[in-house]
Amino acid sequence: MTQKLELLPAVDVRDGQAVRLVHGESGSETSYGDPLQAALAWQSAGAEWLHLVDLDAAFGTGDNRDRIAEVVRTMDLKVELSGGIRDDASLKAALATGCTRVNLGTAALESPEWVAKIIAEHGERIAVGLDVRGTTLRGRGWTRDGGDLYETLERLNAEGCARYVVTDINKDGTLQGPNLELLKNVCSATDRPVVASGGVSSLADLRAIATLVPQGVEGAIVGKALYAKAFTLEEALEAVAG
Ligand SMILES: O=C(O)c1ccccc1N[C@@H]1O[C@H](COP(=O)(O)O)[C@@H](O)[C@H]1O
Repeated sequence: MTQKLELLPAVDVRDGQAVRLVHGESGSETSYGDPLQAALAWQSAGAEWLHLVDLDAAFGTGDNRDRIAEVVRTMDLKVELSGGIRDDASLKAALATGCTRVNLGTAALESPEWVAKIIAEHGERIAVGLDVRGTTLRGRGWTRDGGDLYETLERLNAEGCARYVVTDINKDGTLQGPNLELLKNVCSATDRPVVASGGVSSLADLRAIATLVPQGVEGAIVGKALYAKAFTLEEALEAVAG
């Protein structure tokens, strides 16, 4: 039987608030209130996963570590945690929240030896976020180029990276539909599961991503569409139930 597509509602935290950005640009925030309330709402609606991002840590404008740890502690679901996990101290703090896995962005581009080491140590608890514009990776809050997507993917595959979270920055927060070509291309370049991120606007978009499950797409992150009430999480879960 074909796996069903996992859905990961997103809670991105900036300055203590749940926000959504457009193209990941600092200053483009729309605020949606208390992150704990947002996470609890997704849990009540049936979410099995939460994609939780410390945006201040990703941008280097501080952190929301205590708030994030409170969200993970309170939730009774699996959490993929990201933003600012770049060294032993931030990794230790992130893993200690009890999250299911962490998602590394900048570190995978700037600290390849450290990332290879922690992949070997922590296996499934480490995913790498491939945040791309075209085929160029972006780090440091998506403000700096970080090399070629497919070269980096080849290196991470060889190091045993368990999973990739692929974000098309040009689509993120825009409700313009996912980049299915990018997802197919990444799936062709790896045998590891891929989580799709960026652009979901409708139930049809989720069904389109779900057609890529046999090629290796395991999940989809849904952000703006849920907050903008384009559909409910219950409807989304039903749409991908198979
Ligand atoms: O999710 C966003 O909108 C976002 C925008 C700008 C920068 C990062 C963003 N999110 C996620 O943060 C991590 C990267 O953090 P770091 O580079 O490891 O500190 C990654 O999961 C991004 O997708």
